[in-house]
Amino acid sequence: MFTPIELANGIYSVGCRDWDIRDFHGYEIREGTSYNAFLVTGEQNILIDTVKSHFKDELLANISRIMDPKKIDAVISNHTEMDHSGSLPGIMHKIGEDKPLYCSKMGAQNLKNHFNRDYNFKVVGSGDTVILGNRTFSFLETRMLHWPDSMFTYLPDEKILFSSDAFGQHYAGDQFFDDDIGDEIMPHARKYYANILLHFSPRVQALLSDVAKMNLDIRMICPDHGVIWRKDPSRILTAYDRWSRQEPVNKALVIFDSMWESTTKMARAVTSGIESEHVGVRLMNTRKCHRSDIMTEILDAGAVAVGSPTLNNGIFPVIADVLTYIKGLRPQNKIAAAFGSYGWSGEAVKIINKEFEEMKWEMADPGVKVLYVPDEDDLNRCFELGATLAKKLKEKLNG
Ligand SMILES: Cc1cc2nc3c(=O)[nH]c(=O)nc-3n(C[C@H](O)[C@H](O)[C@H](O)COP(=O)(O)O)c2cc1C
Repeated sequence: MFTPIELANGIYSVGCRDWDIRDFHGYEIREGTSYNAFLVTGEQNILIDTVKSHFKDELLANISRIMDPKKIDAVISNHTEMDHSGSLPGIMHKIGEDKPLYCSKMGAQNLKNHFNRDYNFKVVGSGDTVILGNRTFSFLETRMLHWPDSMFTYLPDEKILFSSDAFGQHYAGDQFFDDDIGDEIMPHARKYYANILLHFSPRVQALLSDVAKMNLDIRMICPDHGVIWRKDPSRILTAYDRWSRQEPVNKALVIFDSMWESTTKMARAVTSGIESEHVGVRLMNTRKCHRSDIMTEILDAGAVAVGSPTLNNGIFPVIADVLTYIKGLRPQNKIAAAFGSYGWSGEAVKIINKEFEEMKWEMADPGVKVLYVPDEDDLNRCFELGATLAKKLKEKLNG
């Protein structure tokens, strides 16, 4: 339970922390997460977003510490995903199902599709402003950031942006604000961007430019997960600008798996080759590193080598898992190379190269295949593969 926290005069964070969650639709979380919901009190009392369904009673308990939940006059739903809407039916039941429910046009459709109920939807779109009691609420649709229904709610008088899933982090520590936690929050925000928003990077760029054009004065950003950005909201805006540009840095990843260690030996040789060119490198064994951590490192890596043994005329299943996940998030501007050991048919390198092509990654080399256990010459070829990858990255970075 959050003790409700007053963020500004009469505006409270009333959501919940989920300490136990470790897997968030395939994204590994190490420290839980929070489902943030916000109560704006005044002449009218407005709830912005809710929480996962099984935290409904905690949300109600938090609201009850401030006021009787039945006194909520309207709800704003910035996002339909169940971690923010799961408690909505329970909340609407409690406060009265005829109370206004503000959401985007797609939000109304998606809420119907989730809960099969026709609430008193008040559809709002970008630029709309609604005055509820003594407070003004403005809306900005953020379609596909990261669902079709997503929108932001902005309080112009208080200069607070309620940003739904954007600018969030899966973090449920003992801190509530960016200035309490300091730099430690940035890796969480980076992992969140890489795993939830990366494939919408062009839209993030467009959104940031819209926000700049609107000249919004943002004093505080309240995302639906993690800490509130109150000291320096521009910090997360700047980071989103950088991440969404997908500009590569002088860094490579070697991602691999192996049954009998031949591909492991190759991976180590590729890594040494990359290092020999003074490019920073991380060796990531897919059996030890979670796909969401690999994805986080891919965010800014300029070069990626992928290695897999051939198994049953295909690639190793864990490598297929990681490549499927990476492909869905559409990282761009990568130079790539494949390698792997095989016994007879040896399809793995060809299959990985096809994945690179589909992701529009530039191939540094056709790749290296080794029959069974690599000998010294084979390992030298792997070393050269790594060196070639690193050289091509440096050429690209140096223009
Ligand atoms: C269950 C199994 C299935 C395999 N299927 C193939 C195959 O279809 N084609 C092939 O070329 N090699 C196949 N191999 C051979 C491996 O690719 C070969 O042993 C390789 O050296 C393993 O590399 P690793 O040591 O990195 O695991 C198979 C090996 C195993 C254990």
